[in-house]
Amino acid sequence: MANKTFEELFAELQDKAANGDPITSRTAELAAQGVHSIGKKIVEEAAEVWMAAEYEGDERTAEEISQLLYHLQVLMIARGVSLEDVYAHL
Ligand SMILES: N=c1c2ncn([C@@H]3O[C@H](COP(=O)(O)OP(=O)(O)OP(=O)(O)O)[C@@H](O)[C@H]3O)c2ncn1[C@@H]1O[C@H](COP(=O)(O)O)[C@@H](O)[C@H]1O
Repeated sequence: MANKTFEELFAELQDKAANGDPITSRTAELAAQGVHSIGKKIVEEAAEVWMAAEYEGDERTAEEISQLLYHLQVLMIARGVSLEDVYAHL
């Protein structure tokens, strides 16, 4: 059972990036740091997805994928890329 959909998370993160407190919101903190820092987190999370998929179980793989998707959404918001912009290429 999903806690929230991809679209619901994106809407929540847009609000956090715009209005959240960097002290209490990881999203607001990352948004304040900018694309360079978020990009490095994406590379780190992508590597963790790969390692989990190759050497760990399904649960760990799914968890790492969720973290990668989260950071991709934060990067999209930092760059002003919408869900529709991405869906247009799927
Ligand atoms: N889904 C996520 C989510 N996934 C991953 N993360 C962040 O990504 C980190 C995982 O990366 P790492 O494994 O590298 O953990 P870490 O070592 O603690 O991270 P670093 O200090 O190295 O950056 C977590 O500790 C979180 O900080 C997330 N942070 C927030 N959310 C959701 O985003 C929404 C807004 O959250 P806030 O902005 O924090 O209010 C809420 O619904 C949250 O559940």
